[in-house]
Amino acid sequence: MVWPSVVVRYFRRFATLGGEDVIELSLEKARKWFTEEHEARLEPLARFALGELHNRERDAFGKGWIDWPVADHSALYRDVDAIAADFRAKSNATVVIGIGGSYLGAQSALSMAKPQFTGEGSHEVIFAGQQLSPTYHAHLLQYLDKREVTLVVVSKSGTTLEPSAVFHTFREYLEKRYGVEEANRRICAITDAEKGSLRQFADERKYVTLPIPDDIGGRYSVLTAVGLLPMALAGIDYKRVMQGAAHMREELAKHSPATSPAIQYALARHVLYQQGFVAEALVTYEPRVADFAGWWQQLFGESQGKDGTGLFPTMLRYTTDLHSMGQYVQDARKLLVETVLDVHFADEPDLRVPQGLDEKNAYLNGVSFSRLQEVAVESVMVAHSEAGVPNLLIRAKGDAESLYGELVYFFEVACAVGGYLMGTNPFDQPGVEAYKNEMRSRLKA
Ligand SMILES: O=P(O)(O)OC[C@H]1O[C@](O)(CO)[C@@H](O)[C@@H]1O
Repeated sequence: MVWPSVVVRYFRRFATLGGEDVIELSLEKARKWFTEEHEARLEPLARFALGELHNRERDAFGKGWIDWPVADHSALYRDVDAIAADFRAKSNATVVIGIGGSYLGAQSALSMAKPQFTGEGSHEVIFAGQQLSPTYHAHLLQYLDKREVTLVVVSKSGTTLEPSAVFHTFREYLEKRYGVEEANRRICAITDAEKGSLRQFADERKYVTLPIPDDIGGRYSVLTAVGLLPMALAGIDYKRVMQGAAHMREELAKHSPATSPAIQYALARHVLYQQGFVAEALVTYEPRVADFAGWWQQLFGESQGKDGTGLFPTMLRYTTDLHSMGQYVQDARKLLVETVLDVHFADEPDLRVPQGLDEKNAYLNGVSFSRLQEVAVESVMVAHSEAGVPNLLIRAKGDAESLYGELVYFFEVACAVGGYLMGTNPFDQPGVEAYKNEMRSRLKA
């Protein structure tokens, strides 16, 4: 395969894990818009933004995630393992209730960090409270009658409407089904260590609890108990995920802004936004990675969409969406930047199209699916970029669990630095309050 030349390359060898993980960024198909001259001119700004990230005097309330992967978490791991073992023994389905950062990270980890369709393990992890659908939740409750159930409620504030409404509904279901005392033993609350109404409620009921650190906001919290307990329940080796994040932290620390793929990605998006592009689609080709784009969307949307500025983060699942949105991307007004997140897992199996196809399909005879994917990535990038859609490419290859942690940390750094490039605080989200206040006042009226 002729791979686009790698302009910024991050490479790491997992000596201890015996594997090899690679994450590389190619800017080639965006070079028309984000030039070497931009890179050179904006180098001082990138340096400043990176400095702001590590300036602990500034926005300290949101920066707990930076050193989190290398802190000692033995006590947390012990608690996570004990709760996961207990819940797996007591039940064959755990409902995890949460929304936003209390949901998207866990969902993306469960999709990406383990293979699909294995049929292994009988323990289901089912998400709820990530919307208000009566149909979804009523059908789920009916389904739970056939399962042994435990519940995890995740809310940092403890007052978010969706998880509160759903948690108390499902709690009541558990209490009726198992009695209050047994129900209390089947519920875990992941919330603030000290404050908030969920913390108070959980302490009164003597639920097992896990803390969400004060200085880690919801969208940066997937590597805390928020993501780790669902991962453990689903049988994911979350310690490898954490090792991946720790190694990415270590690797990025070795780079200057000019060679760091995370900073170059942040800078490229910044320059493209300034040139009038208004939206960025994270393009995935691997179904296991599609939910990761949902986590990425909240990360960038809440961190950078403020003060009347910021690229609108959206997602495209190729090749599926090429058959619905490909026309728009190719031909419509040029608003969009595509960032292709091309992920390959170390244990990736391959398939071949059989021989002997009819004349019109003969060019597919014996071709491997990996080759088809590869050609799709290359061809779409060429067609779209030549039509005026800048294409950034992040290619990642490696062990699914460690790669998940690496990618989380990579994008968290890029996002926070991108916020500082724009002069915004990447750790607050004042804009989410307006509709909430409106809802509350209508419901209280
Ligand atoms: O964990 P909580 O407090 O329920 O918040 C859930 C999500 O809601 C938001 O506060 C937005 O409304 C997000 O920032 C957060 O991830």
